Amino acid sequence: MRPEPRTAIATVCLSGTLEDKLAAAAAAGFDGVELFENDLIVSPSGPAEIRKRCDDLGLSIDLYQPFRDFEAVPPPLHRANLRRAAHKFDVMAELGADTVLVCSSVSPDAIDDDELAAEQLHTLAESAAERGMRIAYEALAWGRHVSGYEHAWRIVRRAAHPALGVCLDSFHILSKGHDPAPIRAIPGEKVFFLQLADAPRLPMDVLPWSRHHRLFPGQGEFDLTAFTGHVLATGYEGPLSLEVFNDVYRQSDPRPAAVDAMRSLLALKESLGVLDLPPAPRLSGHAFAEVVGGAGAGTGAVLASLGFARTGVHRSKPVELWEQGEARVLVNEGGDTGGAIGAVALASADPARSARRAEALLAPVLPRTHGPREADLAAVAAPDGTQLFLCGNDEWRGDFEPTGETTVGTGVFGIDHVALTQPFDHFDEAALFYRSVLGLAPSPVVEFAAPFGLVRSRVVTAGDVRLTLDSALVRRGEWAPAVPEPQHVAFACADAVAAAGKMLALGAPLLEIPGNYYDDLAARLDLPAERIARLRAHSVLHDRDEHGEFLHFYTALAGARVFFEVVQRIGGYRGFGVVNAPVRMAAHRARRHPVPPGATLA
Ligand SMILES: O=C(O)c1ccc(O)c(O)c1
Ligand SMILES: [Mg+2]
Repeated sequence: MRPEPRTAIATVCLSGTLEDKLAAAAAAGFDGVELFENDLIVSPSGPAEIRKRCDDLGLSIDLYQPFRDFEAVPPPLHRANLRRAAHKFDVMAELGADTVLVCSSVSPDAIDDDELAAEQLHTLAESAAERGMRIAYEALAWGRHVSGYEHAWRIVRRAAHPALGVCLDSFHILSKGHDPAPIRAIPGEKVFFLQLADAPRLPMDVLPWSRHHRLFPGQGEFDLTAFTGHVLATGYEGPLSLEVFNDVYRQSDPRPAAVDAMRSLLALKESLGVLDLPPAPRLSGHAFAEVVGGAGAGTGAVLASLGFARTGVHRSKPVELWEQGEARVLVNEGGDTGGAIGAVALASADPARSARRAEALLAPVLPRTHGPREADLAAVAAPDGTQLFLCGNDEWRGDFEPTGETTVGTGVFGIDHVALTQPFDHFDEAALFYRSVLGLAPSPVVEFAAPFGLVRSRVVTAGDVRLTLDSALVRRGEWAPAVPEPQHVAFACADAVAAAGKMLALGAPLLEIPGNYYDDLAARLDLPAERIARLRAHSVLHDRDEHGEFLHFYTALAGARVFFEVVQRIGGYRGFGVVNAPVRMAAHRARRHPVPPGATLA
């Protein structure tokens, strides 16, 4: 195995003052930082004090940046630029930083002349070398004349100075669709710095894309493993350094953000084969979902009306076990959520290894209070606070005193998926968390228009484990419902229309779907009229993909933030009926705030 590279993070990735950022980076285990000039300028501490602070925290200052608009300018401007640089070198000397990033010029004063650019960079490198410093030249994707790394490398080669090398930034290279493979032809000692950022593929201008939408590796759509592999193949021995300009992270608590950032590098190193982590064990399904604070909200009664039996009561806690087939829901009276999904338990082929991997990837391990007879389940906190239990199939059952209660049931045979509505600020973090920690594969991100705003949606799956992560893009004003979008547990059945009929007979509070929906369905799809009539009569929704069909229906809220869904997958359908989510949201709203006929909305 190759040596494990050092890690660094640019201060621009994190929110707060420089002091906040350094503390967060150190606490998350980074070896060094890229110090952004603006963070230095606003700090009450002088460069020497910042150096001391970094020393105390065990952080090196691996890069000072950015130095802009230097190369290929007329002589008077060149002289002024060298004077400007001399001041920066003074600051760097005090900081103990030996490498400065010079990004390609965006200035209208710059001339399209590689010879001149090389000559001026040579002069700059010479004055850096006199101070024992180095220049890392980076092609900004929107540079005026230099916007590709191969061009930057040609200039660096032409300048031929030992104190001049390139800075490779994955965003600038991959956002332009440039092939990263030729990086391998650059000698490793001429790669002075490596900056890593992922991003979603967005059809927009590179500059705003870069300044707002960069993500940590593994959160976006770039192949950072291949990219970084090319760079390491050169013999590059510097740090893997994160440089992520992102609107959410700029406003988030820097401490968990730095942990999230570090998790992205741990996962990247694993994928590069330079770090060994306990491999993610196979997950075979949902062992149970737990609704917390649901007793007063009548969660148990709703489950009873869906054909579930209360099969057990916990030996030491106010928790009931409700079951039908392999679908298991714990209803926990504790907590003050008024009913929300507090925990999801996933059946792991090796729960202890799942827990070791989670810990190695910095997932917060939760303390478990358990009595003498209670199973010691490994639990970690997901980014939104949901507890994730990693368990074998049955060891947790011993915690419950069997009640002997049974029902004939309604055809539910298991949990199909759990919908964990995400706070928007945790959306990208969550996908990386589930992928790296649990080995779940994220689907592409889709967006749909819902009554109270646009919703971004993605699914993470492995075998029969399916979690959907939906998130409202922005939350503004007083109009949208004050409660966060509710979460839900979706149960699998083999005949949705039959199940709905049985559940209605048991008094289940199923959500009524408006007639407009079925009229539209008839217009959109070539379904037999009597089939649509049956769906309409039972308020069952319909979707199809290239693999099959999907029938599903919902309950009203069964707690402040939770409801249930029943789904039938036909012929290998892979989706989740996202197209119907807006109908469901409006129907939930109508149920909570019925508008009498003839009344106007207040
Ligand atoms: O957005 C910028 O200006 C900017 C500055 C420095 C960098 O290293 C970079 O990648 C982008
Ligand atoms: Mg950069």
